[in-house]
Amino acid sequence: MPLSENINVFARVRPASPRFAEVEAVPSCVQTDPTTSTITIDNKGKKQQFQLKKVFRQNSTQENVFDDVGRAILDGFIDGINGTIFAYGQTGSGKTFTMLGVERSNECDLSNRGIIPRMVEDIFATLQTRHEKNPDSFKFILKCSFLELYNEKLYDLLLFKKDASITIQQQRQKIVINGATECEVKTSEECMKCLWKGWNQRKVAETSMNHASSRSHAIFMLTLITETVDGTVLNRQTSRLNMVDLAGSERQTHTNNVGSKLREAGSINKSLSILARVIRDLASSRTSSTSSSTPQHISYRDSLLTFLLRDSLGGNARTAVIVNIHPNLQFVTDTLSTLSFAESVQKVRNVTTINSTLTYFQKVCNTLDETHKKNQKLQEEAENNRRNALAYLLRVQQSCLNTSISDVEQQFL
Ligand SMILES: Nc1ncnc2c1ncn2[C@@H]1O[C@H](COP(=O)(O)OP(=O)(O)OP(=O)(O)O)[C@@H](O)[C@H]1O
Repeated sequence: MPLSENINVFARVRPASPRFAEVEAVPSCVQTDPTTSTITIDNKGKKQQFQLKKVFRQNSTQENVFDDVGRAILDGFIDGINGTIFAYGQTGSGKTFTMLGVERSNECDLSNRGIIPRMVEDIFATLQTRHEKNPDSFKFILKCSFLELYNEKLYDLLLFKKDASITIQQQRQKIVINGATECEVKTSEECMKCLWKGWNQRKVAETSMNHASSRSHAIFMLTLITETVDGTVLNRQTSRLNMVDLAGSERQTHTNNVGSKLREAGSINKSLSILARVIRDLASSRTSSTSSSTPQHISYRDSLLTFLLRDSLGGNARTAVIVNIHPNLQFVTDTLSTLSFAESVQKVRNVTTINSTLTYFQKVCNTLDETHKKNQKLQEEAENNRRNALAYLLRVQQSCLNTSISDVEQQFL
């Protein structure tokens, strides 16, 4: 049964950075109230309040964030519902910290590991427990891919070739990615190896293509196929989970970009501004849907980012967005723009379904097959018996009653 649900939007405020401090106390423009889930921005006396699903304060832990944001998406993913989590905010606001955590020599600092490592661990723990409880009736396959979207081009972070051509296609209501490496992973350690391999590859690309990771979008994707046998029915479920660390959303008027940097910034701005436009159109189509019967056209194809995330934005996925906030007063304009994006996103409704197909289990097919064969054999036997009886009668009649064979045939055939 399809379920209509809003995109859940969370705000996370990072600790003020001492780097920007001119005086002892860093001037902050942000006040949070977790009890009412509100965040208030004080722009030189002009206050604006935003209410979201939940607001995480500066001292919130990675565990707090994972529990509130990740769990519902994780549960759905395991039960065949697509999921997406993405982090949005200006450069340095804590998107990578939230999604990945703090990197310590190619591993995550344990207590500071972010949403992706925690999701991977919990997904494997849940799947393996289910399999151990019912080894014959529950099986799973988990595959991961890691893509980078930079200057409107997709790169495969699990492949060391630069020229991998990845294309995105829409097949009916489903987005299909062709050409991306999909690694089958059997343990959370294997999956984390892929994540780090891709993360390092992103750094290599950063140097060789002369761009900073903060200017590209990173998308870590998991595809899960589960098979559950219930009596004589085989239930096959397939779901996809996208975990996205978006490029910094800061406004370019604040930076001193020129030349290729400006073109690059234009491209990032393009994908993020199309993301914002798609969200606005989805939000407004929802409010106007009662007055108009024709559904509004949403231009997902205007950027690869929105095309790739199509299922997650107004489609078949459970989606959570974390807007990361830098509390320093000097970023107040970007903070307000981030929060106005957040307000639009939470108006968007998705329709989630469990992606499953039911088939009769082999036993039933075998039984049916056997019954069919038995029936055929019985029919053949009956036919043979009939022909034998007829031949016998013909012989008896011909010899005893001396009548013609054709008369007998007409009588019996
Ligand atoms: N909640 C937090 N607690 C502690 N440190 C944080 C927090 N959020 C961010 N930081 C630190 O702030 C710095 C910048 O954060 P991060 O790299 O995650 O920002 P970002 O939004 O991903 O930036 P970019 O867009 O440039 O990639 C890092 O050193 C990170 O460890």
